[in-house]
Order: sequence, then C-alpha cells, then structure tokens
Amino acid sequence: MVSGDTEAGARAAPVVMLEGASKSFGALKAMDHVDLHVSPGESLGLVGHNGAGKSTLVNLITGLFAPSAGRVSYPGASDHRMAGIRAISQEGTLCPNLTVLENLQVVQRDLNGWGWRRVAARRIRTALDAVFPGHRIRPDMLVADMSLAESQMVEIAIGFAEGPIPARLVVLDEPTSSLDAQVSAQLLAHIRRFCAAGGAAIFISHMLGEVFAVADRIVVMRDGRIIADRPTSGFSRQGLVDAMGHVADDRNQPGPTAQARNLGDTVLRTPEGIEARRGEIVGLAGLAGHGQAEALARFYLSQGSDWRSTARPSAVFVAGDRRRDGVMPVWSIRRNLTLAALETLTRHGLIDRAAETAIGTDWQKRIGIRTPDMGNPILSLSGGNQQKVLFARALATSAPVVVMDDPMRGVDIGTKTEVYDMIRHEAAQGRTFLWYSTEMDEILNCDRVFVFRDGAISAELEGPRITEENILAASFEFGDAA
Ligand SMILES: Nc1ncnc2c1ncn2[C@@H]1O[C@H](COP(=O)(O)OP(=O)(O)OP(=O)(O)O)[C@@H](O)[C@H]1O
Repeated sequence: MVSGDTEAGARAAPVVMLEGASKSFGALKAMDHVDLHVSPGESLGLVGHNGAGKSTLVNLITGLFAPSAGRVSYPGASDHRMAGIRAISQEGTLCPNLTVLENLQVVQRDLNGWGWRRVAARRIRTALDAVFPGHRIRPDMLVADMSLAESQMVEIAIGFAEGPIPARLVVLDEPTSSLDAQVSAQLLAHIRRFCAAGGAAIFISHMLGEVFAVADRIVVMRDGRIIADRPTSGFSRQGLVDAMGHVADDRNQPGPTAQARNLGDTVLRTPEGIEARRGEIVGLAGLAGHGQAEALARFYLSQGSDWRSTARPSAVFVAGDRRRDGVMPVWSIRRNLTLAALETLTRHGLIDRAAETAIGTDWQKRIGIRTPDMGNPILSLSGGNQQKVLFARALATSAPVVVMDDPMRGVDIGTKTEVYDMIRHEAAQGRTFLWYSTEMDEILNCDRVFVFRDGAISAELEGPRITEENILAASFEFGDAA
C-alpha cells in the first residue's frame, strides 16, 4: 500500500486520495473505511466479487457520491474534473439519440460556438485511432445505430480524448465486457502506453487475465473493504481468487464442461443456418458486431415469445445490454426476476404473491443475489447482481430454448462457475441454449459453434473441431473453414 505519509516527496503527488472513506445506503455499508492513493504512472487493477463495492468506490472518486464518512481529495485540484479524472462506466452513459460528436460535446464543455464539430471530430478520431487502430466508427454515427461493442469503444475513446482538461486518471469499469479479444488487447496496450507516459488508470474487471496483463498494482475489495493492495507481482492467480473470497476449487475452470452426450432432434433452425438440437449448447462466435446479436434477436422475435403472455413461452432471452433490453428499472428485484415466469404464477388471472416470493427467495439463494431484500428496487443492485437476476428470470421459466446475448457481462468468476454448471445441468434435462459470447473460453466449451463474419455464418464447428485456431481463422477474412 502507498504510505500514508504524503510528505515523502519521492513520488509525484497522488491524483486522488481516499482517507477512511465510507459510503452507506441506508443500513447497507457499500464501502467501509477505504484508504487509497493513486499516483501518476500507476496502473491499478481493482477486483472483487459482485457487490464488493468497486463501482461505489469509483462513484466516490468521480464525485457522483459524497462519502458518508472520511475524505476524498484531489491534491492540487478543486474537484475530480479539474484533477483530470475521467470515468468510463460499466453501464454506458452515451445518449443513444445523439451522434458520437454530440456525445463528446456533452462532456467537453469547451466544444461550442462556430467550428466546434471540426474540433470535436479531430479529438474523437485521434482518440479512436490511438486506442482502436483499424476501427470503423465515424464521428457522425448515431449511437442508437451502433452495436454495443462500438458504443463501448466510443465511450472509452472519449475517456482518453484530448479535452479542455487533459486526462490524468482514467477509471475503466468492466471496459472489455462487450469487446472481442482483438479489440480488448488493443485497449490493454493503450492503457499501458498511457500509464508509461505518466497517466494513471484504474482498471476494474472480473477477467483476471486482463488485470494481470494491464495492472502493476492490484487492489482487492471484499464486502466494502480493501483487503489487499500490493504490486501485481505479489499475487498468483489462485491467490487473487482466494482473496476475493470465492470458493477456490478445481471447478474454477472457465466455461461449462462439454460432455459427449446423445443429443435429441433438431429443435430450431434459423434463416442464417443456425441449427440446434434438443439439449445442445450452441455458441455463436466471431468478432463482435458481425451479426450474431441480430441473428439471436431475429430468432427470438420469430418465436413470438412475449413475457406479458401467460402462454408457455417457447424461448426466453437473456439480454447482454441489460439497460436497454433487460432490466425494468421501476420494478423490484423480485418482480424483475419472476416476470418471465408469470405463466406459473398466475391463478385465476391474479399473480400468486406467495409463489412469487418463493421463486424470488429460491433464486436469490441459488444464484447468490446480494441484497438484504428482494423487494428493493432493481437499480439498488450492483451491475453483476442485476445480470444474475436476468439469468434467473430466464432459467425460472419452463421455456425449452434459452437465447443468451453475451450474458456473463460483469458477472464475477465465482458466480460464472455456478452459472456454467446450471447451464450444463439444464441442457442435460433437455433445454437448448443459443449463446452468443465474446469470451473464447465460453465458446470453446459449447457443443457446437457457428462462427459469424460480415453478417453470415463462415464456419460451423463441432466436437474436436471447436478450437481457438479454427474459430479465429473463420472470424477473419483469411479463414475458409466452412
Ligand atoms: N443506489 C444504491 N442504493 C442501494 N444500494 C446500493 C446502491 N448502489 C450500490 N448499492 C449496494 O452497494 C453494494 C456495492 O455495490 P457496487 O455496485 O459498488 O458493487 P461492485 O463491486 O461494483 O459490483 P459488480 O462487480 O457487480 O459491479 C451492493 O451491495 C449494492 O447492492
């Protein structure tokens, strides 16, 4: 840990200092006596289970919340903005009905008057080219027309863009969650360059491999406290998993384990050529934005499934973009969880409250939703816990087909392992999963994989042919493994 003795002088002054900072929401202590300094040149990895307090810490650093106790300060600057602190949020903050340029204007206050578009276009292009060389994003694109990955890339580029106050500390909360491996690697390389040039970064992720690749210091949070803060070289992967408080056993392998099984008849066929049999876990792979999400959405909509209908749905959907397609913000956690299972909860046209509560409590335990009360608003949950609710919503139905659009975004590794087991178990009972993932490990463990390129299927792989090499070859133009 950086010494509390700020007179040391050998290092540059920290960009931000938290001293005994706490934050409570009612009776819940989301952050408890946190001490943390971040100095120029440092690349800090911040890890912890879902609900550990990472986003709360970021919200204190970026001035969104005031601490309930303790202090947050910015040596040499009056506030986080003047200190050059930029945050890239997990949930995405871009306005969908504005263009990329207009979104930059929202956060950069000097962009006004005649010619602002030219200045803005130069800033955003320079940032995009620096972070994501080869990207295909234009400054006049409407955010609503972009894929989730593209809008995440824009959000990141805005974080690093030149502006009235230069970026000195960039905080990235789960920045790679909808980026594919290639684009994620570009970002990690950029963060390292930024810190080598004297910038500082806080990188929050459940992808521990990325944390090890980018951070020179790792801070572990657990139940609102910092329980470890050391140079990266002082952690092993298993040590880190243990520190986070996950059950560390040999089940911590990535992805559901593929098993040789007798699969049933074909239960679905899409116009693109995706086929799935009963009990099969089918992965959709390829670089992000090559038509996978659209294929899923088309299939799902063609089923005529509707969560408002009390008929038995034939397919349920687990959204990746939870803010747009998943979470009903005005409803409780419990109602968000049970809304797709209304067919089992309705008696004589009325919702059976006792049954609803029982399902809520059952899934809270099974999937570990961290909340004191399932009747609380869904937005009081941490991002990863909201995602768990969307999972539970789908699995709590009796739908034979589960369509998942990169559903593990923001879910911690302990929970992932449990969800993988659940998916395997459900598949063994005859459920079919159609799963788009940006994580190679998840794809490698599917029973069958369709690789997408430029909106069409470029390869179908099964069994031993599901390898990283085959998937990458089919993802890029040089691949022809059809
Ligand atoms: N606005 C709020 N109202 C009530 N409780 C909240 C609110 N925001 C966060 N919390 C609670 O504070 C705790 C810490 O949440 P936080 O979002 O900081 O976790 P996190 O470590 O970022 O989790 P994740 O990995 O899932 O993003 C959680 O128990 C959460 O439910």
